[in-house]
Amino acid sequence: MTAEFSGQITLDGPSGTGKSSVARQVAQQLGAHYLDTGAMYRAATVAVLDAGVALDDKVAVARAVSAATIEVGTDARREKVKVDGVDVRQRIRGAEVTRAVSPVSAVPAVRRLLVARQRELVNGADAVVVEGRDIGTVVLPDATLKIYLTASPEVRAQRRAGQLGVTDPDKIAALAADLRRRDDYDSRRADSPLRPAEDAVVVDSTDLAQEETVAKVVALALDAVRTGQAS
Ligand SMILES: Nc1ncnc2c1ncn2[C@@H]1O[C@H](COP(=O)(O)OP(=O)(O)OP(=O)(O)O)[C@@H](O)[C@H]1O
Ligand SMILES: Nc1ccn([C@@H]2O[C@H](COP(=O)(O)O)[C@@H](O)[C@H]2O)c(=O)n1
Repeated sequence: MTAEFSGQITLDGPSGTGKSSVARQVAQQLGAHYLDTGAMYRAATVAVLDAGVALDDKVAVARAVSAATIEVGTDARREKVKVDGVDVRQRIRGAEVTRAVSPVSAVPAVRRLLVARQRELVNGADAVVVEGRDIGTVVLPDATLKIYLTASPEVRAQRRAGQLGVTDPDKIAALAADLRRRDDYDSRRADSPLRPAEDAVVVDSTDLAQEETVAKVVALALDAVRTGQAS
């Protein structure tokens, strides 16, 4: 563990580029807190699905999210995601939630609620790594270091397949289509679309092993602190 880092690191990028895996490891190496904001939008989606409201009814969607108690931890070594006291760590990664999460997260009132929670969760921390889609652009615009993580669509689909143990080419093609669909939705929404912050460092992990990606981000973070650079 390195204790030299203090500040905020944001990690944004399209689906399946390795944000969660990389952000968690970077946080562990730097002794920092870690916040997975995608898990918060997924937990909000659980609340919406359980309330049984139509995904295109923005008022009802926002009401369902606001009525739920969503708890997400910031310990990089222990994942905590609860909705109304129930552990939903597994459920939020399932197909039902993954299909519904982009429409839910495009609702401005939902974003207002969760962005406020995200800032509350990280603003007291000495060192924190936060990953998502709009962290560098909206949630923490004054972060110490902003990373925008990319990888080719083919590599991302292969990695997701590896994560899920999928080998059937048709199923891999379906995973690729799902990544594309989510990226399109997240990039085209009016409120806080997925895009790199102007001052983000773009890291393309297509040809990097995960440990190399982590090492690159850690080096950039230590460099940002040494040079006193506020991005
Ligand atoms: N060079 C690399 N950099 C990052 N992740 C990699 C790399 N090589 C392989 N992976 C793997 O890619 C998979 C996808 O990573 P992860 O789930 O962290 O992505 P993500 O961007 O958080 O996805 P999503 O936005 O859909 O939640 C993981 O199994 C991870 O271990
Ligand atoms: N800052 C964020 C983070 C996530 N989203 C939405 O949640 C979906 C799930 O995110 P994962 O990182 O867990 O895959 C994502 O597709 C976005 O719709 C967001 O809007 N803003």
